[in-house]
Amino acid sequence: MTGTDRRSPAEHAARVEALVAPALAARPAERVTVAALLAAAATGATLPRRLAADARAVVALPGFDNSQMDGYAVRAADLAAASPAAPVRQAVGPAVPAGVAPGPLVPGTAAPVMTGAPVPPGADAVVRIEDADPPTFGAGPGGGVTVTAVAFAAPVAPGTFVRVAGSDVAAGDVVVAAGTPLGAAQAGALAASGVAEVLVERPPHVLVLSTGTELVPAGRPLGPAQVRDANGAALTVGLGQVGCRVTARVVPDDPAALLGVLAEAGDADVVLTTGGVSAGAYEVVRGTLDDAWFGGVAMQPGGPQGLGLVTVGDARRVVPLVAFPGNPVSALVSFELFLRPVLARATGVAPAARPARRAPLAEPLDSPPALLQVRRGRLDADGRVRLVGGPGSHLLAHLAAATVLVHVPAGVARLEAGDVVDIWEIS
Ligand SMILES: Nc1nc2c(c(=O)[nH]1)N[C@H]1C(S)=C(S)[C@@H](COP(=O)(O)OP(=O)(O)OC[C@H]3O[C@@H](n4cnc5c(N)ncnc54)[C@H](O)[C@@H]3O)O[C@H]1N2
Ligand code: MOO
Repeated sequence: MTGTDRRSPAEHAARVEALVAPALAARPAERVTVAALLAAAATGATLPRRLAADARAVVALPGFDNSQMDGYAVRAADLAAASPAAPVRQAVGPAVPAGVAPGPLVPGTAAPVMTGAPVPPGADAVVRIEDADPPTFGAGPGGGVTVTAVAFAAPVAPGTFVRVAGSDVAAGDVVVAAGTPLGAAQAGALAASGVAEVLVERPPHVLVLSTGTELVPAGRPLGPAQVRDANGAALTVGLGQVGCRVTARVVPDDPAALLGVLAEAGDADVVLTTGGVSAGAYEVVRGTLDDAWFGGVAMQPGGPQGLGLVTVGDARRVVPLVAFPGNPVSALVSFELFLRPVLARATGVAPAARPARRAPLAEPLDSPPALLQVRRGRLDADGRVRLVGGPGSHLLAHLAAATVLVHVPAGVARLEAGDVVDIWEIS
């Protein structure tokens, strides 16, 4: 494969997006109870869901006219003539603590009303306790109301300190709109407005197939020449962080085994394979799923890639196939560049783009000039980028110690210390 017949990374990213995004957009929504969402959140899980349909308030917020302040509920008309020289004196009516439904206000009286308590029918304004004479309810905080008469030295405008029923949302109106990610405020608004069930976007289900006869799943003993499956673990976490459900399997380099796993994966939205795409004699992905495109992308690591459609399950659904190279750093860098953005956009759980900036290198580097090279690094306290390990795509522990991906564009053969590079923050 020469430099000229490779796709650019940007073109491959666009092709992955064009294939995967419509497939994810077509996935059905699911109905869940708000109680189930809260139970999941209480275990420490995030709520990686966007609403698939508007949620409408069952009860208005506020549900009734209530007081914004601790004070007296009054009829504004009763205080129209009040002034410091001629205060209006009123008898104190029954107190209204929060949680109590009051009777109507007797004209010419003032009802002590606490913040959040219903404004009695007939009252149309609240005077703060600080603005009344006396400026206390008598017995002190927690002691109830002992004053029996109160004077007001100023008029009050109708509506003052009254929080009107439905002023946040009316019953039947949209309380959380379709497409909104469910976070703390949304959960509170759903609970307060009496919404018991919502229609949410279903997390994309990604079937991750780590191919390679040498691979051993976690927990099994390691024989000679065998390798533990790193890609299944890495991609399970990476996909989970962008709101996907993952089924991860290790598959030997055996076409029948690969086709068997696909046949059992009827509800996968995307199939993501690692390994088996380069030039060897046992390339199970490339050899078996040969309707897909397999070729080179002008980058290192992550050069060999595959993309196409694959049939899954008995129902013979056709879903996108994204095939990454097997080297663990190649697989994860491929995920960052090609798949993570489209999945993050589809779920809304995380920003599609990693935080990017430019920073000077702390040391020189060499790069294959025909390729985008993605090196691993750390941002030093002095703001310079120090490389972590070499360019080898097997250096997974070095990637685990890195905090940034360093992008060295095609056309660059060498950079010196102090040269400025684009970096993506990955932790
Ligand atoms: N003659 C050529 N050989 C290779 C080329 C090439 O162009 N010509 N490309 C190289 C590049 S670049 C890469 S990247 C790899 C990609 O190969 P495959 O995708 O076919 O991957 P495998 O051969 O199956 O594995 C490569 C390497 O990674 C290890 N591996 C695979 N899966 C896992 C896993 N789940 N966990 C941990 N380690 C894994 C595997 O054991 C191999 O060491 O091809 C180069 N060769
Ligand atoms: O392109 Mo491979 O991914 O360098 O190791």
